[in-house]
Amino acid sequence: MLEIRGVSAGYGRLEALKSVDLTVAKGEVVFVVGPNGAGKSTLLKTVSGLMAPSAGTIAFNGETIAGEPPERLCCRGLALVPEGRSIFRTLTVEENLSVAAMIRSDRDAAAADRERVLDLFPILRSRYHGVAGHLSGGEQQQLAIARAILQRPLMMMIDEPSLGLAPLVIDQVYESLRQLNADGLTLLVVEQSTARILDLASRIYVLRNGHVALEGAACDLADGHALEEAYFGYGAGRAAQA
Ligand SMILES: Nc1ncnc2c1ncn2[C@@H]1O[C@H](COP(=O)(O)OP(=O)(O)OP(=O)(O)O)[C@@H](O)[C@H]1O
Repeated sequence: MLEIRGVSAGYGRLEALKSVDLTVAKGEVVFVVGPNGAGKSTLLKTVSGLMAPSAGTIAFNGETIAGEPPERLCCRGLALVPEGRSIFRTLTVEENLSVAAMIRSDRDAAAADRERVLDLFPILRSRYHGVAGHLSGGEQQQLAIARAILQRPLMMMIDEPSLGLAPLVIDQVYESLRQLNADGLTLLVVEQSTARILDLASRIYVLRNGHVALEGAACDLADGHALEEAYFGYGAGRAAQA
């Protein structure tokens, strides 16, 4: 579904991504993990059209998308939940969901999807008329994911869904991601910590200093130290599979 080949991107003279190869197949949950400054957010910004790559190719569903603006990618079925959640804090939950669904012309299906996200995140139903800025961090994360679902994506990219959340709330957010994936949504998730990803991940990429330091199936990385070694940059890790 997503094929990234030799992608580099950066800020002025700083090259934050250095010839990155990454793929996501339909139905997969692919995690990209790495320490601070590894280039994880830059990767999502580049795929979602917020930044243009300086080299390489990006294809989504077999079509080249590198350099396309975010609004066009959104219509192609690529949704981003950015770091910091990007909700309208002064609007109510209902208004946040309405704005997210504005790109939809299929009103009945959009209304059905709204019911579905309210079933998936019951707390949003109980806070439906409340101001989004008054929600807790976990509730805001759920609202941000709900907004992305209303765009009817084929693939959702999420930047650090567990950032700043209590362990119990992270469990809830991860459970909702598991349900969305079981319903057919393909996921590309960035996390700084590897702590909780193994149960949900199909495959994992470790990014360090803008390079892919390791790539492998979650079941192969669950035991042993390869993941830890690649993350912290000690030991050889396993060579990245192109
Ligand atoms: N707007 C920017 N202007 C200049 N440099 C930036 C900018 N955003 C990120 N960088 C730099 O690019 C590199 C990669 O940053 P990026 O945010 O992609 O890393 P990250 O892996 O997402 O880190 P974190 O987990 O801390 O969010 C870092 O060296 C960072 O300082």
